[in-house]
This record gives sequence, structure tokens and C-alpha cells, in this order.
Amino acid sequence: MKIYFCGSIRGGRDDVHVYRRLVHKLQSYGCVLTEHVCNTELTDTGEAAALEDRVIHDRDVAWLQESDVIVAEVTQPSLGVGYELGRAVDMKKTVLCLFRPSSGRTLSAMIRGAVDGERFQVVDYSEDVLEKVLDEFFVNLKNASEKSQS
Ligand SMILES: O=c1[nH]c(=O)n([C@H]2C[C@H](O)[C@@H](COP(=O)(O)O)O2)cc1CO
Repeated sequence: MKIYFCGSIRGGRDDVHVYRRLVHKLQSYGCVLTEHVCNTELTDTGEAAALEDRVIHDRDVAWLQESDVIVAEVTQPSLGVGYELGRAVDMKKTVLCLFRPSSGRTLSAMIRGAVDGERFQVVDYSEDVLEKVLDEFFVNLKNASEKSQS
């Protein structure tokens, strides 16, 4: 399974420790195409030193297209993550957004309001249940795909 993980880069790197845990767990389910998002050495300038913005954009849109599922940590607001999620909806991808209410923030209506009871989900979680939340999501995904094949 190919997994596209979204997390803030230029929007701020405060949650990189959470991205690390998420990506580590996601790697038990498949190949995470965007592993660099959880790299603690990546600062809020992003990959700009190595890659032009157009190259980053075109590579990421191609990875989105190629992915089977998208998991986004949306607590730290990020234009790039919002854009990726909009493109993912347009591509009719299965999307899980993870939000931590303990941050004191209110998630954008354009994310929470996109929940459709089918492909686009938002789960409010806390760090202590991070692995459990992903386990539940992937079990449900597997069951749904087996059901659609039978
Ligand atoms: O250097 C980068 N590399 C990269 O892959 N991205 C993608 C992946 C992240 O999920 C998302 C982060 O967007 P932003 O930088 O606006 O917070 O965009 C974003 C940047 C910098 O904007």
C-alpha cells in the first residue's frame, strides 16, 4: 500500500515529533511516499535548498495521484496540507485527517466540513491513542475493501 502523509513544513515545524510517530506507525502498513515530512532536520524553509518549488509541487501531486490512502496531521495549519487535501478530494482518494483538540485550535471548516461519511474522515485524537487510531482506521479500510471485492 502506498501512503501519502501530509504535515506542516513552511506552516511551522512544532509538531514534527508527532509526524515522526505517525510515519513510523504508517510504515507498518505500507510505503510512506512523503517520509521527508517527518525529518527533524527539515526546517520551515522546506526542501528549498535542494529543490525548486515547482519540482516539489509536481513531485508531490504525482505522489498524491499514485497513493492509495492519504493521512494528514492537520493540527498545525498549513497552506500546503490544505492544498494537498483539496487535490486529494478531487482525485477521489481515501483521506484520514487527524486533529488534536488539546492544541486549543479550531480546525478549519474547509477540512472538518469536508467529512462525507465515506472517503473523507476527520478524527480528533490525543497523542496517547495515536497508534490505536491508525490501527482502527486501517482495519476498517481493509474490511471495506474486502467487502467491496466480495
Ligand atoms: O519543501 C516542501 N516539501 C513538501 O513535500 N511539501 C509538501 C508536503 C507537506 O505535506 C506540505 C507542507 O506544506 P507547507 O510547507 O505549506 O506547510 O507540502 C512542502 C514543502 C515546503 O512548502
